[in-house]
Amino acid sequence: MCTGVSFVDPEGNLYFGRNLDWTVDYGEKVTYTPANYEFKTRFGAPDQKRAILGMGITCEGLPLYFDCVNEDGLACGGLNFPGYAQYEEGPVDGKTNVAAYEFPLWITRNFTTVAEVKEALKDVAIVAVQIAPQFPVSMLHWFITDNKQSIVVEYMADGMHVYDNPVDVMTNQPTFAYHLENLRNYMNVKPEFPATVKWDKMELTPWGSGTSMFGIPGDYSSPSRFVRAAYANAHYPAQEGEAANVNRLFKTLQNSAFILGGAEVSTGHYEYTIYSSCYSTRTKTYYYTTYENSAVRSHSVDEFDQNSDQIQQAA
Ligand SMILES: C[C@H](CCC(=O)NCCS(=O)(=O)O)[C@H]1CC[C@H]2[C@@H]3[C@H](O)C[C@@H]4C[C@H](O)CC[C@]4(C)[C@H]3C[C@H](O)[C@]12C
Repeated sequence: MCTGVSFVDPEGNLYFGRNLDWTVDYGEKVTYTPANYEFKTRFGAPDQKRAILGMGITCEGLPLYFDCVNEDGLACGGLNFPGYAQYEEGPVDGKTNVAAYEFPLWITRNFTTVAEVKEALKDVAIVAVQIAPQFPVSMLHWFITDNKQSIVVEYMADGMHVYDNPVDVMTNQPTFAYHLENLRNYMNVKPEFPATVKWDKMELTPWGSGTSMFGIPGDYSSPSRFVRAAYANAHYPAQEGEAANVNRLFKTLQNSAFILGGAEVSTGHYEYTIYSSCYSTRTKTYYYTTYENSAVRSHSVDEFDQNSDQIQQAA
């Protein structure tokens, strides 16, 4: 599964990242799409030509982003949502039709803020169409964020749902509404050092910190990762500067990451955190680690040719 997280530092810079949890990689790379790239949208949806940096692959001349951020600091990531996601079978008359595979690209090419996205989505239909025979349509929901607010977009049998996301985290199924409601099961959990209590003649003293967190679920299921990510994101103290904020995002993601051996998918293969990412709008840099290499690598937009019209991928 996957976990997405964002927060804003005291200077107003957005940090946005995700774990990509799966059994295989797709050969994804840090991918830059310059503003001048000619985005041939599947159903003629408009393209407002913003430069984008993120993680993805290319197929049929198109960047297919797993997560990405544009030059104005609007971010979008796709997370699995099978069993719930249901897109349109074909383009819908009178709507702006966007193929599911181009959704993160289309959102970040066209808008500057989440507020604009929320308004535009009222007229958008997401269409189930394959980009190529080797790629089935991914059943996803999307986490979209800027430095003011974040939302979750879920397209289901009864239409599009756009939720405000007050915890700035996201995982997988079930619905976002379930995840928010589920947090109320953990209202007792807090960071404070527990006070000594008396049970009749018996005085109970804490044996250390952390016991006020009893009840936080430790497993890798989507609801449990959501709770852990929301708790960490809400309680991590504000940090100053790039390094401490990037570190904060990676620590929060690690807290919801999969290690080999913990959880199998239905085919019997272990699911693991293939990569973790952190985009900083402060320096327009995409940081990432992989399962095999926990050293943080990074690429900033300055490394790419911004005047080109070609997709560029880091080595
Ligand atoms: C597998 C990824 C999601 C990880 C995740 O959430 N796993 C959950 C596991 S579980 O079911 O909940 O157990 C998703 C996120 C983005 C997806 C990719 C992007 O949507 C871009 C293209 C879209 C094409 O339709 C399919 C290939 C693809 C390259 C997708 C492959 C795959 O579905 C990705 C990589």
